[in-house]
Amino acid sequence: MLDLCDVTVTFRDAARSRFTVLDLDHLTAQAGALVVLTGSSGSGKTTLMHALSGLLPVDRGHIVWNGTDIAALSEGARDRWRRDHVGLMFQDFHLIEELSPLDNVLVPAWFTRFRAGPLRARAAALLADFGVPADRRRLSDLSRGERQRTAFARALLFDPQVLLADEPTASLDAQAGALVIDRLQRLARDDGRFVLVVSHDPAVIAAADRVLHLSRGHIAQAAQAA
Ligand SMILES: Nc1ncnc2c1ncn2[C@@H]1O[C@H](COP(=O)(O)OP(=O)(O)OP(=O)(O)O)[C@@H](O)[C@H]1O
Repeated sequence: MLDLCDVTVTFRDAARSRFTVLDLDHLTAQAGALVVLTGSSGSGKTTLMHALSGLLPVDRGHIVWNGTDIAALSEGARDRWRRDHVGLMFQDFHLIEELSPLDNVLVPAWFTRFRAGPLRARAAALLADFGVPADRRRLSDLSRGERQRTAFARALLFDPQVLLADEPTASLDAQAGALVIDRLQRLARDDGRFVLVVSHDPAVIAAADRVLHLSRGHIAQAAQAA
């Protein structure tokens, strides 16, 4: 499903010189498995996730999802592709503090032809499934862990084929973390979704079907989890 080839991503430093953050030869991955990406801080995990989602343009290379090379698309076409195929859960959530939890989950509908009304029941069901109190007036009334689960619910609003999640259990206690891990596994194994998760959490790594290790922008190992 994912076929990545010769991908390089560079950024500019303060002196405007380019430095390389990702330099990947080849990576393939299939839907139906929980894939976990690990690596030390600064190794490029979030950058890779953003490149895979089409949020970040690559300097060169191919990122082919089911035959569509998103690296070859214009920015607008990449945005449309992401809207139609990807649920993205950011490390720092990117939620809107002034909106209710329910309205936060419905934010992706703003950018589609779907009206929020018919989606409200799904949004409420997702929040209930994740144990988030949907009746709070504003997101700022929620705990950090509840916000994290709100971000997960939002990523699932359109039942995406591809779920990319950056540290989805980082703010959760063991019980809430276990719930999120269970949902990630079910999405991959039962629903056949492509699920890629950046995580350092030993419980997430133990639950993985496949673990990728990123080191200084290279995939250093690609091992099956036990
Ligand atoms: N927009 C940017 N401009 C310049 N440098 C950047 C930019 N985004 C990321 N970097 C740098 O790229 C490197 C990789 O960053 P990235 O966020 O992908 O790492 P990470 O593995 O996700 O780290 P962490 O585990 O700490 O979240 C870091 O050295 C970071 O400073």
